[in-house]
Amino acid sequence: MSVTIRTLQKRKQDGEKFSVLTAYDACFSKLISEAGIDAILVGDSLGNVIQGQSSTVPVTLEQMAYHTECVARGNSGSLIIADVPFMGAATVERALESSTALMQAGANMVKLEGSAWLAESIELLNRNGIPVCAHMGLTPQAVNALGGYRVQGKDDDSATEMLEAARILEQAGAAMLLLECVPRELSTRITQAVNIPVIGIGAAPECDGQVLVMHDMLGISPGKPARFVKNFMTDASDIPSAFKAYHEAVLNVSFPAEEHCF
Ligand SMILES: Nc1nc(=O)c2c([nH]1)NC[C@@H]1CN(c3ccc(C(=O)N[C@@H](CCC(=O)O)C(=O)O)cc3)CN21
Ligand SMILES: CC(C)C(=O)C(=O)O
Ligand SMILES: [Mg+2]
Repeated sequence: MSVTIRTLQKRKQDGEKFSVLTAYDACFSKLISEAGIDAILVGDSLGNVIQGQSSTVPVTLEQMAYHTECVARGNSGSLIIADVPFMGAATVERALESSTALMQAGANMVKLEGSAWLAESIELLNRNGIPVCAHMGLTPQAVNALGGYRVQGKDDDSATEMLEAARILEQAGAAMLLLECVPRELSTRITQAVNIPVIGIGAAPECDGQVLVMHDMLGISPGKPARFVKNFMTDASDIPSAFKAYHEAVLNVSFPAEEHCF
């Protein structure tokens, strides 16, 4: 049985969690979907882990479409979400163009980084049959504007603004939200405030789903891992077992723990 947006919506209603991992090629896509991971994110983090870039800014739409095709060929039943890359949603027209390319490459949903200002694009995409996940909090494509990879929504004003943006995007027809590096308490409030599924990374165990970059949870990313990363390879005998352990940990809410949150 394939996972659809309705599957994840129902999980939220039933108080059940769901798991998401990134993949960029057919081989890992197959292993991840066979391990029972609910959704695969073709993340623009491929800039970091595949291309060796120091940010996601250089990643192009053509590259995202290529990796989405590869992932779609290997997938067996997980929901495929593809990242719209840097500037791909700068205008409504561009958002439509980028999302068309990713859906035609095999995505089931697109993810756009931004905030309340995405409402117009989301409405139009939704009207044309493209479900959208809105990525809020730390939006890595804006690393140069944010002045680094930092937790977002720490003060009262920015927290209120993020909660309000979540409501606006749900109203505009967003199918899902993703919160990255958002304090646990605010993440919990947002998850409870909306009826659409909320995915967390560096957010809260109270979110409806969790995502990690595959290379991070296998412990093979270069450099110091971010606070929200757990290496699932240390207690696993092989890669498929690490994927299954992650899936179980997300579903039984043992991951993320306090030490992975802000
Ligand atoms: N391998 C990889 N994993 C990722 O999770 C990831 C990428 N690449 N590339 C794109 C973005 C960049 N991301 C990042 C990168 C660094 C931090 C980081 O170092 N965060 C600090 C928070 C500091 C604070 O307290 O404000 C941390 O300590 O975790 C967070 C997200 C998430 N994404
Ligand atoms: C870190 C996740 C949420 C992402 O956007 C990516 O992998 O590109
Ligand atoms: Mg991304």
